[in-house]
Amino acid sequence: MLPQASLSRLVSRAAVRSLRTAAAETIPSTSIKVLRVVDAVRQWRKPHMTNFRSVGLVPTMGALHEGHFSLIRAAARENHHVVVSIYVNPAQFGIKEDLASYPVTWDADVAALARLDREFADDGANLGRISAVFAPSTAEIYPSGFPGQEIDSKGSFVTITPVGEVLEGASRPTFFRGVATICMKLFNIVQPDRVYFGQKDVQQTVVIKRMVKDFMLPTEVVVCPTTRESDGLALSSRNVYLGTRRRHVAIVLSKALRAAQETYDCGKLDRNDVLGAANTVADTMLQAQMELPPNQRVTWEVDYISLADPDTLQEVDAVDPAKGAVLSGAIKMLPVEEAQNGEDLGHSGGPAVRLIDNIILPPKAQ
Ligand SMILES: Nc1ncnc2c1ncn2[C@@H]1O[C@H](COP(=O)(O)OP(=O)(O)OP(=O)(O)O)[C@@H](O)[C@H]1O
Ligand SMILES: CC(C)(CO)[C@@H](O)C(=O)[O-]
Ligand code: BAL
Repeated sequence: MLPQASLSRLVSRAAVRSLRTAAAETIPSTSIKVLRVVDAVRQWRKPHMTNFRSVGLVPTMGALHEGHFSLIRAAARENHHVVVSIYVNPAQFGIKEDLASYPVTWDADVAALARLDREFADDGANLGRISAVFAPSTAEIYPSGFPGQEIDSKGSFVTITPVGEVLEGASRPTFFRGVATICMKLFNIVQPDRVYFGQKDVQQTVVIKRMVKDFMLPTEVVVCPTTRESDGLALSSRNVYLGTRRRHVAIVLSKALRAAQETYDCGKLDRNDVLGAANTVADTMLQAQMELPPNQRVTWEVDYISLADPDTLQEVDAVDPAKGAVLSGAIKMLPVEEAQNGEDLGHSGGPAVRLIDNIILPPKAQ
């Protein structure tokens, strides 16, 4: 260890303090480091470059659930060290979106990571363990100042077009600019050998793969299957907004996509046939809700149900059996019209919730 005087010549006192603090913080009863500044991550990362220990990064926005855990498990199987980042990135939220109410559950998140790490310690099939959580502040991540959430914000951004402009990008015009920018930063900070993303956010995986390819980033993108509730609903941090009544009906999207998948499995390739099956399910379920009184029913708006090329996410008129396709959708579950006495409306009073889901239609054997 260098004496204080020599250290201070190299870095400022404030930096020394933050490095020391960062180095000292761990999740209680574990060896998982909590790193909050870029320098601390770089310092942690350096020896693993020279001793050829692989690092897997799982980027998250916290409010961890089994979907995140499946990514972390995959990373621990394949890497000596797993880094989980927890950062709610304001730049990917539109100004009218749910940044202010996005669930933040730090204590539960670190407790879950500690549990998961104990599970890894007892399971010889894993190559590694959770070594660190990277939980930066916005000032740390945007060193020249936060550029803002507006469409015309100026700043250092990564944009991946046109693939980031369709589907989710059409409804959330700043979303993929925010995602690609934060992921580029995280990849540059952590320098992971592998990065882990969930198929639940399929367009995000396509955007990140394209970014890695076009910017020659030295990392492998691993996509893990969507984890679902037993009734088919894709796990999502935003499901906490639903409350009991809307939770039961939120399966409409996964049911609609499954109906479309079955149509494809039965040999249909045409867009009207495949998407027709999904739209029939969504329409029939909405009709059934509209027959209920306002204090019982649930309503939603379909943002899109899409059949797209797996590489470009451009809409297709028919599935190319040699390539397959991506079936995806987004619906906005509207707030309940009339709450019942004492009804559980969900986190933050049960605002409108945008849910997404998708199914990959694999190529057909020729
Ligand atoms: N059900 C799931 N199955 C597999 N991966 C998932 C699932 N849900 C989220 N992930 C993945 O976890 C990573 C972090 O996602 P994030 O923290 O935004 O959680 P989220 O549940 O997707 O939240 P949100 O409600 O904001 O969509 C992403 O790569 C995402 O695709
Ligand atoms: C990849 C990500 C962590 C970037 O903020 C986010 O978009 C998410 O959680 O899917
Ligand atoms: N999992 C996607 C993050 C977002 O919707 O902002």
